[in-house]
Amino acid sequence: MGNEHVTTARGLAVLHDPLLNKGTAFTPEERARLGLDGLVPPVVETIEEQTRRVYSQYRAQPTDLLKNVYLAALRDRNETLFYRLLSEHLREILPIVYDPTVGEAIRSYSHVYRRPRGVFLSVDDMNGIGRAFDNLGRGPDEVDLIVASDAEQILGIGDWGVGGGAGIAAGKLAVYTAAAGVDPARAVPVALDVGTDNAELLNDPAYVGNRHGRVRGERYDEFIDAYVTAATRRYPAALLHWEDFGPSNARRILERYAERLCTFNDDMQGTGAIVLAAVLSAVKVTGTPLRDQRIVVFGAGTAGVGIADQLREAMVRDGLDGGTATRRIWAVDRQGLLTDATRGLRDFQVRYARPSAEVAGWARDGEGRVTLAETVARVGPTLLVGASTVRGAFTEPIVRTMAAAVERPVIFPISNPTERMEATPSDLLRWTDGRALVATGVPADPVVHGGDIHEIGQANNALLFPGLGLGAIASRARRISDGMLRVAAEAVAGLVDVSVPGASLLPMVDDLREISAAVAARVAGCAADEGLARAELEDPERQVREAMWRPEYRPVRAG
Ligand SMILES: NC(=O)C1=CN([C@@H]2O[C@H](COP(=O)(O)OP(=O)(O)OC[C@H]3O[C@@H](n4cnc5c(N)ncnc54)[C@H](O)[C@@H]3O)[C@@H](O)[C@H]2O)C=CC1
Ligand SMILES: CC(=O)C(=O)O
Ligand SMILES: [Mg+2]
Repeated sequence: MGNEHVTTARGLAVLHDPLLNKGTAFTPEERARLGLDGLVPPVVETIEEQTRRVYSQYRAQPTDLLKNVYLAALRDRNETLFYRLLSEHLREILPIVYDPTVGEAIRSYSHVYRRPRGVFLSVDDMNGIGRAFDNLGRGPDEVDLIVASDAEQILGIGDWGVGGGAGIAAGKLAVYTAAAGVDPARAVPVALDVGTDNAELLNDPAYVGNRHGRVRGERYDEFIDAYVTAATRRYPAALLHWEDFGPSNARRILERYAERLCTFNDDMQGTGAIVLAAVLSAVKVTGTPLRDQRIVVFGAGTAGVGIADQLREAMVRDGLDGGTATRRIWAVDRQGLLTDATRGLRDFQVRYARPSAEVAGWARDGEGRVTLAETVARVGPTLLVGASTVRGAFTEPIVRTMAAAVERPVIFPISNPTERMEATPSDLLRWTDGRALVATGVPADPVVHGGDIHEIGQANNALLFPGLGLGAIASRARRISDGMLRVAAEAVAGLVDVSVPGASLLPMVDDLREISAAVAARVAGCAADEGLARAELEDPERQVREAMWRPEYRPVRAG
C-alpha cells in the first residue's frame, strides 16, 4: 500500500471514481494537476468538516432503509468519506449498513437500485465470467478478497436473487473495511446469479436479475467451478469468502475447495467460531467446563451445524473423545429432534442424529416429532442456541424449564434479522429471574433487570470474519485451517472481562477494530506456526496493524 494514489484520470473522471474522489477536500495543487479547477466549489475542506456534513445528511433520512440508501450513494461517490463516517459512528451506523437493515435493503434492491457495485456473474453466461473479471481491470496482485453469494439463504429471510448476492457481499465488505481495515480498493463483491425461486421477485417487473428458477445440479456446480477457476487464476492470492448459500450447497462447496484454496464459509465457520467465543466466556461465568456442556441447537442448517461442529471440536480439545463430544449435542429441526429414524436427514446432520432407542419414551407431538420443548425438558441443556429463523421459538415455558434445571442458562438466539430472533433478551432475562447469559445475532440494547444492567453481546460473525480475513490476507495463508478458527475464537473471548456482573460475553462492537486486530494477529501467527503462511511474519501483531487501511485521504498525483 503506497502513501499516494497515482492516476491518469483527469477532471470529472476523478470526481466520479469513489476511490479517488475527495470532493471539496482536494487541495489547490491537486485541483490544478488533476484538472479539477472549477469543477468543485472553491472552499477546501478537511475530512472532519465533510464528515460533519454527511453525518447531518444521514441523520436527516427518515427511515433506516433510506439511511441505508443514503450511505450506499455516499459510498458510490466517496468511499473514504463513507468509511470515515462509518468508523466514527460504528455502533450507530453498522446496523444500517449491515445487519439488520441490510436485510431490508436486499428485499428492495431492485427498487432502490442506483449503481452496480462489484461483479455480476450469470449462470446463463458461463463464458462471460472471465470477461467480467477482466472488465474490472485489476491486476493479479491487486485483489486480496472476494466475497461471493448466490443468495439462496440471505440471513434468515431466504432467497433474494441477484440483489441478495450483491447486497450481502457489499454489506460484508463494508464490515471487513470498517472492522479490519481491509483495503476497499482490493476487495470485490460478487453476485452469483443462478436465478431465484422467490415468486415475488420473478413477478416483479423491476427485478434486475435472471428471471427463472434457481439452476441446480451439474450446471450449478459447473458455474461455481467456473467462478472459482476464473477468480483464482486472475487473483492467485485472494481469499474467497462464501456467504449465504442454501444448506444443500454451502457445505458441499466448502468441502470441494477448502483444502486447495484460501477459502471459508462465513455462515458455517465464522458463525461457529463467534459462538464458540461466546461459549468460552460463558464457561468462565458458569464454571461448567466445556466438556460437561449439554447443548441443544435449534435449527440444524448451515449455521446451526457449523456451530455444533465448532463446539464439538472444542469439547474434544477439552478432553472428550469424538463420540462422547457428539453425544453432548442435540439438534432439533423441522422434523423435531433429529434421530437416526428421522426422514430427510441431510448428510451434514447425520452425525448429530440421536439413536432412536435413546428417545423411545419421549413425548411426541401430533406429527410424531420430539419437540424442542420436550428435548429441553429431557436433556436439561446448559446451552441453547437458535439458528432456525423462527421468531419466538424460545417460548416462556421452554426457557423456564431450562432455567429450572441449571443455575445460569446460556441462551443464544442468533437468527437474523431482528424479526427472526428466537427470543428477545429482555424476555429471556425476565423468564429466568436475571440468570440467563444471553447473546443475540442482531445488536441488542442492555437489559435492566432487578437493578442490574445486563450487556448483551452480539454473537454475529461480524465480530470474527474481518479479523480472520485480515489475518489470512496478511499472512497470505494457503488455506483456512481449524486451528485458525480456534485461535480466532480464543482471541475474541480473550478480550472480555466477565468477572463484572452483567458483563457481555463478547466484546462490544465499538471496539471492532481492536477485536479484528487481535483476531488477525492470532490467525496470522497460527498460519505461520502451521506452515500455511506464504508471507514472512516476524511480528504478526505489528504487521496486521500496519496492513490495516484507514479512512484518511491520501495525496492524489497526476500520472
Ligand atoms: N448471528 C450470526 O452470525 C449468524 C446468524 N445466522 C442466522 O441463522 C439463521 C439460519 O441461517 P442458515 O443456517 O444460513 O439457514 P439454513 O436454512 O441453512 O438453516 C435454518 C435451519 O432452520 C430450520 N428450521 C426452519 N424452520 C424451522 C422450524 N419451524 N423448526 C425447526 N427448525 C426449523 C431449517 O430446516 C434449517 O435446517 C438465520 O436467521 C441467519 O440469519 C446465520 C449465520 C450467522
Ligand atoms: C450474520 C450472517 O451471516 C447471517 O445471518 O447469515
Ligand atoms: Mg450469512
